[in-house]
Amino acid sequence: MNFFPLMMMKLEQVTVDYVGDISGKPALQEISFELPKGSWTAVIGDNGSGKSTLSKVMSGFLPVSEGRRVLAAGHRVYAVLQNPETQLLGETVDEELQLSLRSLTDMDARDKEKRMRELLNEVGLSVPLDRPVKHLSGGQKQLLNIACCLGAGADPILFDEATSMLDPGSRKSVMEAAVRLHRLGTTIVWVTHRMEELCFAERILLLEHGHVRYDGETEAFFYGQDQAGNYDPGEPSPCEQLGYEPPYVVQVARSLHKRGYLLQARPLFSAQLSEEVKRCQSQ
Ligand SMILES: Nc1ncnc2c1ncn2[C@@H]1O[C@H](COP(=O)(O)OP(=O)(O)OP(=O)(O)O)[C@@H](O)[C@H]1O
Repeated sequence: MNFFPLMMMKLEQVTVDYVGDISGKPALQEISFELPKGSWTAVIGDNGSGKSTLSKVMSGFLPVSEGRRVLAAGHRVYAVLQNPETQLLGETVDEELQLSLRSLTDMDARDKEKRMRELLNEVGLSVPLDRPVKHLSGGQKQLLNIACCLGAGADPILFDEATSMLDPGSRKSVMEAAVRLHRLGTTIVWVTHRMEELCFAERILLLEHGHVRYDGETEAFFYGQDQAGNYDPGEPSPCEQLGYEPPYVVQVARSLHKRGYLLQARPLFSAQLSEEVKRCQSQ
């Protein structure tokens, strides 16, 4: 089988050992996984588990000590980082977007302006093109970063704690923009500490002391099932076994399951839970 029509990235037995790390243990130890094109993978782990190191390896910023990282030909990883300030170079929104469109040398100025407005629209950022970047809020700067990724045709995009400095409203806007990009087929890697953000991912990679401790589907992470595919709500889920608190929606659903209600439902979002409750009431 040809690997790369389907896969965006592959890590094979990747180990990273920082020179001068006093812990004496590698930051990443023999990590292997593949990222399918168009997938959404979330990476979680406690402080010091190796998330930032993994992000840097995936972005190509950090060489590996052992193993290898392979990226599909013709792609490069774009990152949206925690602090949007560190990524913006232009004085105005227009300048920033122009930078992302610089490869479109055949496009005339009017079409470029139209494209820039489309990009802002696609990420839900309604500001004029001549707005100075320094007058944008943190959330708006993050949306501008995402619009630039979109303009540059970025795939994959790695969001490294991209919402951690934002208020709830801005966090929601950034999530919505990422969801739109994913629907357009972009491969997303989402590094976070926030459990509710994991629900947008199809797959969870959980790091512990530089190892992958969990690699599986999001629903299975929060709800769990045995080898035969059977579900016992009395059994702790992988999320609970690994000492993480599930999002509130999952907690509510699990407690209903334990009382014998909605046993087939596996909601991850409040809208899904309320749909399931409505369905149950109408039966
Ligand atoms: N530049 C460095 N030099 C030496 N050791 C480092 C360096 N960067 C990270 N480490 C070590 O590598 C390990 C993993 O760190 P990393 O920053 O990747 O974890 P993390 O999961 O991102 O943590 P956090 O959630 O606190 O950001 C830690 O033991 C850390 O001390």
